[in-house]
Amino acid sequence: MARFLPCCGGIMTTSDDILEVEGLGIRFGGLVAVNDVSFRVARGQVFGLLGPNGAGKTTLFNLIAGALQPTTGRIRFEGRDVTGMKPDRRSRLGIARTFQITQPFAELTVEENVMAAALVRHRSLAEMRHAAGPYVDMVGLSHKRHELAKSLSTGQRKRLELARAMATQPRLLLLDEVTGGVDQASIPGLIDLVAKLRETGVTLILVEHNMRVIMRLSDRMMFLNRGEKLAEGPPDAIANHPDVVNLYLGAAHA
Ligand SMILES: Nc1ncnc2c1ncn2[C@@H]1O[C@H](COP(=O)(O)OP(=O)(O)OP(=O)(O)O)[C@@H](O)[C@H]1O
Repeated sequence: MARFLPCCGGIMTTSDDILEVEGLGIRFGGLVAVNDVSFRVARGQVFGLLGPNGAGKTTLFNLIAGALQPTTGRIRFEGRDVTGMKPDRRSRLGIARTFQITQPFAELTVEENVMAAALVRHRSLAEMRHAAGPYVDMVGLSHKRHELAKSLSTGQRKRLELARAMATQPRLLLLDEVTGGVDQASIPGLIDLVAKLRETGVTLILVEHNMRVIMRLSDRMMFLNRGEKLAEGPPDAIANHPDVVNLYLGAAHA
């Protein structure tokens, strides 16, 4: 079903798929890191991306966010071809991402870090501060608002990373291993937080190695191996797919 959305200074039609990826590929010299990958992500859904180390998950994020340009294929966001667009332009259109290794400004406070991200949408310091507040609260860092980012634990840095991404007011958010590297005790809180983000209406694509976490959060999943898409479907179907069992879950099922 097509509908009209105010976007980018004009009115444009879009389907219910917020993201359409067609035949996407990238080579690094002789290595084909992503090979002819096509998929669509429905607006408002959580789309989980699964695959062993080196499968091409982060590279796919880099392609969608615009940090890398594909060798082949197209990317459409809300019906608009964004292939070739710079990352800052995609950010203004509504695509945000987080990183596996968080990258806050260590010498700025939590609030200042979120204010810096809000710069995408606001110009004055007062506006940025006003915009940042709710995101600091949303991720549960109100009590750390005036602490330097370098003083945060890994779990808290992940929360800050989420606040920074949300402060750009994305409609599509790419989350790279939110629970990666955090202690077991912090994982349930981060899962709840991702579920809370989803309730805001933002569409999420998750890269996550923790099978329990990705199964719990995703509406739909895609399995990549050596840059190729081998399976896509609902979480239960992916968990039982022969390629996923053989190539990813093998050790756990042995
Ligand atoms: N800038 C680059 N230059 C050369 N090779 C690269 C580059 N970025 C990624 N690669 C290679 O592309 C392949 C895919 O890497 P990528 O980081 O996307 O995998 P991944 O699925 O995210 O892995 P992990 O789960 O370990 O993070 C790997 O073989 C990697 O070494």
